[in-house]
Amino acid sequence: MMTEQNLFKTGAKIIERFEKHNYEGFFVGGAVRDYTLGRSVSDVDITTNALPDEIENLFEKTIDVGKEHGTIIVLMDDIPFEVTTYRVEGEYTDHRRPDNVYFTQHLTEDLSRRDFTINAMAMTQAMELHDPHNGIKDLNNRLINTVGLAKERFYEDALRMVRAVRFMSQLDFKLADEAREAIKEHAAALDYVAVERITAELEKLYRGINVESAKEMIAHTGLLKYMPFFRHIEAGEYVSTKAESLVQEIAVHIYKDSSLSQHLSALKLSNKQKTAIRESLKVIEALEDGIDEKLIAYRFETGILTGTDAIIRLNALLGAQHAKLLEQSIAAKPDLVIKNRSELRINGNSLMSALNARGGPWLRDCLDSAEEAVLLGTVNNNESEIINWVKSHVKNEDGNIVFTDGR
Ligand SMILES: Nc1ccn([C@@H]2O[C@H](COP(=O)(O)OP(=O)(O)OP(=O)(O)O)[C@@H](O)[C@H]2O)c(=O)n1
Repeated sequence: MMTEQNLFKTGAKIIERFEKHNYEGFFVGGAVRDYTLGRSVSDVDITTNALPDEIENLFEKTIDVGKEHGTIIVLMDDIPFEVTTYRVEGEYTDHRRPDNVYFTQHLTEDLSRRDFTINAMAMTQAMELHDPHNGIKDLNNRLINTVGLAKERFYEDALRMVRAVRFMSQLDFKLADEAREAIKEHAAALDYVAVERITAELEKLYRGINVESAKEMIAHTGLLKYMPFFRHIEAGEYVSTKAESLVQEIAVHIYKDSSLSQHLSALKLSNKQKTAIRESLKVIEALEDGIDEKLIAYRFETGILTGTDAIIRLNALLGAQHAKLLEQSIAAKPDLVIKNRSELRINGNSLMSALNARGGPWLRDCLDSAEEAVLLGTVNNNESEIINWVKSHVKNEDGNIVFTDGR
């Protein structure tokens, strides 16, 4: 595994190469913040005065991920580093390069257009800090403070208002008063931000260590009214729930008010996330219906079961017997007789030939019943025993199967 020290050491090779060719380069952004805080670092970003084409020429392995925004991935010892040419937002600039991106010659200018002081520190390859906006002071005070005027930083990119609350949750920091007031005033600007960017920040927010404080700030500043999906939830209701992931948060609210599901598409979630929400709600339904623990264990993945368990416990949903059933379902998972349909010792063809019957809707019902019987231990997972079991529960009338006894 790549240690952090190695990550910075490898990144330093990129900076050394820049310096050898009379450019400069610095570590920047979240990596410097997290390193200084003693948090684990998984990505190291570098900023430079070299232009994208020059970066491409200097390194053997590069990937153009957004040259028009000044960003190139440089692979050093097979580790990817995001290398970005110093840039500034807006019209104030020295150099205007492709499209609407403005590049500057100066590190300080680049840093002064970053969102928060704690994200606006740079570090040399020798790990010396360059901190023109006193990010260290705010790190020590555990404060999220914008670089310069909050309203200007939020005007440049309204997503930063969501990033502010994301960092509150992720780092367990307080939000500076000025930033809070600016969010109250400019929350509506969130309407112009791409939903995917908001969702990505919310995901990080819900994985943080102080989700509660971030949610309170979202409700307090009125950001809630401009958030996809969540804008349909009343502030008091929004802060009353607890969740350890975005998916859990959404599932709780839909459980409490099913009409909210019509707004789900507004969040542009991945299919995986949408499935997880649907499945969690199905688990709750199965618990309410008192379905057998083995069947619940079989039908849902462990991650869905444990996620639902968290939702139920954190929000005191359902009764004690339901929580117990879920606990038993999770415990039952490793000992199930079969893990999926393919482990069942019969299939459609073997059933048709054993019963001398044509295919039809009965077949699926028959397989479902047999699968359940095997799972519940009513019948062993053995071809002839299953066939005998099926035969004893159906009548074959000229190739038309009739169930005499369902599940
Ligand atoms: N709207 C934004 C997004 C990013 N940044 C700057 O770009 C850096 C990298 O952004 P990103 O990778 O999105 O977040 P990180 O701060 O690196 O946080 P994390 O790695 O925890 O996601 C930030 O630190 C900040 O300096 C910014 O000024 N404004």
